[in-house]
Parts: sequence; structure tokens; C-alpha cells
Amino acid sequence: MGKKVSPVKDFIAGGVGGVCLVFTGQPLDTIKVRLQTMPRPKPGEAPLYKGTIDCATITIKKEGIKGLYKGMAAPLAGVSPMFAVCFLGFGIGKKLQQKHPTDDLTYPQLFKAGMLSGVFTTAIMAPGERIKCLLQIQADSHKKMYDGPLDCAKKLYKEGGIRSVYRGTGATLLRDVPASGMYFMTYEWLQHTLTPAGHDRTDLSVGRTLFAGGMAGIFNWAVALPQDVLKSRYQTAPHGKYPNGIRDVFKQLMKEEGFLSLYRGAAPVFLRAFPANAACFFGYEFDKLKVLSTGAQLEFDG
Ligand SMILES: CC(=O)O[C@H](CC(=O)[O-])C[N+](C)(C)C
Repeated sequence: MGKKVSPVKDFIAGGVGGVCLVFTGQPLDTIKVRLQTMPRPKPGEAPLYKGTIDCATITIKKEGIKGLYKGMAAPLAGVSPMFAVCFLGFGIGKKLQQKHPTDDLTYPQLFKAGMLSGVFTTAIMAPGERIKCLLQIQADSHKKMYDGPLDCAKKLYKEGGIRSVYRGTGATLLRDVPASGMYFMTYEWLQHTLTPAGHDRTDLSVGRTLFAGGMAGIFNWAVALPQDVLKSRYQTAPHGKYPNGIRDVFKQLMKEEGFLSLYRGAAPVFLRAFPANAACFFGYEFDKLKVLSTGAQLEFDG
């Protein structure tokens, strides 16, 4: 028999998990976006970055450690509500499929609940990612385009209204709907598999919780990476460069850089995925336990 689903507890604990994820994952996220969006070298020219370590070294040399934390204000401000909504969406997705509040769900049902969570988060994720990516690729120079997330949002709005702020929404959905399905299904599957017989999931050790969370992140990105490359390119391109959206980005990538370019940034993505998501689920479970143990009346029975 499963536990009663409480989307409100999920909302609060998800927010805490999101903050843990940003602090742990931001430097490798910056490297990922820089590798994904660097200009293609002309024949005979060296690429801007040769790989993950080269990108990290150049960034630290030119901009200091703070260069790796560039654009963090946007995900920090957005990620807490985003992960709160993400876990809330998953909770609602589960609830919608249960006939009885303590019913266990099958793995395909958990996948579907995860996909619903991906739809929920896109409203916050799409503009957050647009601003974050633009700030992350902005090298430290005197000719900075954007003076922080708010300035960036204002300038995008001035340039093309709300459509510009939300550029990349389709790509974000294409990435996060299947990825979130995978994320939550893997986490629940591993939690179930790692729980010793006769014990409850809440008894799971910290190490096993970290492992399940980290692996959920790896599975998430195994599904999300190609769409993420398209999204990063599209969201950081100059206005009007890709009139047909990510279809144009895809055609250009296939023509000029080949299929493997869809996996650009794989090293920092997978290096980040495990620790960042282990931290996220740790924050989530820890906070959920705290909320449960304080006996807070947060059940959502509607
Ligand atoms: C693409 C993304 O944001 O993935 C999240 C995990 C991570 O590594 O940032 C998970 N989720 C899509 C469920 C929000």
C-alpha cells in the first residue's frame, strides 16, 4: 500500500530541492551552455573551447570563479518556484491516476505523472532558461549586453514583447516533458528497488537516496540532451536568425556540424547531473520528512 500523496508537501520540499540543485550544479551548467553555443570555428581556426576542462580554465582565468556562477540569480530566483511546481505537478499527476489515495502507481503511470510535471514547469522554465543562457554566454567585458537577469528580461521584452521572453517554449516542452517522465519514474523505481524487503521507502539511507536522485538526473539528461542543444542555440541566437524556430536550428546543425553536435556539452551535463540531482532529491526528501515530522497540516485532498 502506498503513502498518501500530498502535492502541497511536494511543492514545499521541491522548492528546497531546487535550491540545492542550483548551488551544486551551476558551474558545470555554465560550461555546458558555453560549449553548446560557442561559434563554429572557421577552417584552420581553433575552436573557442576544446572541451570541458579548457572551457573551465579559460573562464576562470578571464572572469574568475564567479564566471562559472554567471546567470545564477535567474535560476536561483526561478528554480525554487520551478522545482516546487515540478514536484507539485508530479504529485497532481499521481493523484489524478489514483482511484484511492494510497494506491501504488505502475511505472508507466509514474512516467505520465512526470510528463505532466514537465508541462507545469515550462511556464517558469522557458523564460528562466532564456535569461540564464543569455547571461551565461556573456563573457566579462566592458561591452556587457545585460546587467543581470532583470535587465535582461526588460531588454528582451523591449526587443520583442512577451514572445521574445518566452522564446524557446516549444523546445523546452520537447525537452522537459519526456525528460521529467524519465526523471520521476527512475527515481521511484530506484527507491523501490533499493528499499530493503519489509521496510518503508522513508527508511532509505541517505546514501541510497543520493544514488537514486543522482541516477534520476542521469536518465533525465539521457533523454533531454539533443533537445537541450537545440534550445540553447535557439534561445541565444540573435533576433530573426531562425524564423522557423528549432526546426531551422536542427537543419543548420545537421548541415554544418553533423549528428554528434546534438550531444555537445555531454561531458559537463553528465558530470553535473549526478551530484546536482542527488542534492536536489536529498533536499526534497529531507524537507519532506521535516514537514511530515512537524505534523504540519498540509494534506491536499481536493
Ligand atoms: C532539464 C532539467 O531541468 O532537468 C531537471 C534536472 C536538472 O538536472 O536540472 C529535471 N526536471 C526536468 C524534472 C526539472
